[in-house]
Amino acid sequence: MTMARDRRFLIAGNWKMNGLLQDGVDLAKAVAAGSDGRKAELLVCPPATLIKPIVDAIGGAAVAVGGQDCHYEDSGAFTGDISPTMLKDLGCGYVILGHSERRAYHGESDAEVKAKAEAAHDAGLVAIICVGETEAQRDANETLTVISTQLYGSVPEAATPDNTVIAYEPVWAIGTGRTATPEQAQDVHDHIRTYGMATFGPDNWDGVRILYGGSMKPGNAGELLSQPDVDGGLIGGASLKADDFLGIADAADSLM
Ligand SMILES: O=C[C@H](O)COP(=O)(O)O
Repeated sequence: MTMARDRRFLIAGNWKMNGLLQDGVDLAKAVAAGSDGRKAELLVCPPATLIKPIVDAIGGAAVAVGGQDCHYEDSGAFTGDISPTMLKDLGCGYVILGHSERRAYHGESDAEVKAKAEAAHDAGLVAIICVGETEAQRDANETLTVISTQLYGSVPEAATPDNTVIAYEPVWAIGTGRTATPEQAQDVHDHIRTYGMATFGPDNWDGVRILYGGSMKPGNAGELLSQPDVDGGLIGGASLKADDFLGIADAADSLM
């Protein structure tokens, strides 16, 4: 499948549980200062506590803001949770859902991720739905089966390029310094697109952006983003340094 550059690169930073108020504002301002004239779309996903000050710090710069999770209900007795409408209300355009850390530490199931994605869509957010295999699953040659199962269970039938992004994050590559080879990433991304087209509709899925996540850095971003079905990155550690994050965006820009 090769219409990758018809799909605009999305360079997304997942800050995870990092950053106090001033750190976050400083980082967001540095990213915003490097956003002028970009071809790639930039997105930062700070902890929920920082969303509002970061939306304010970014101001009119071309950097979108997203949440790292949301509930599948819009309001109610769910202590500690945040609804998609609350994210939208603060100025978010995106929300990451089903990250492997949520699946592992909070027991999130595919069905729960799907319900959250539907709620996100209803609130007008783009859902970034994460999938990925563990090292044991890869070693057992189960990668593509695991990915298909996660997609089938987690992605709403009504997913379109306008409301959904898929992030392929091999669990063994997250925060480990080990990165999927460009070929490994492309194989899975091609599978995601092929599976999505077969399951949810060819018209929709040719345009759905599929991000790679797992130890992406400025030094390896170019070769990963050169793959035809790699449409951007979901970046953890390297998104906490503006120079590294913008260096990945530079690599994307040079390919568009
Ligand atoms: O959401 C981001 C991923 O978990 C990747 O994290 P990482 O870049 O630190 O490996």
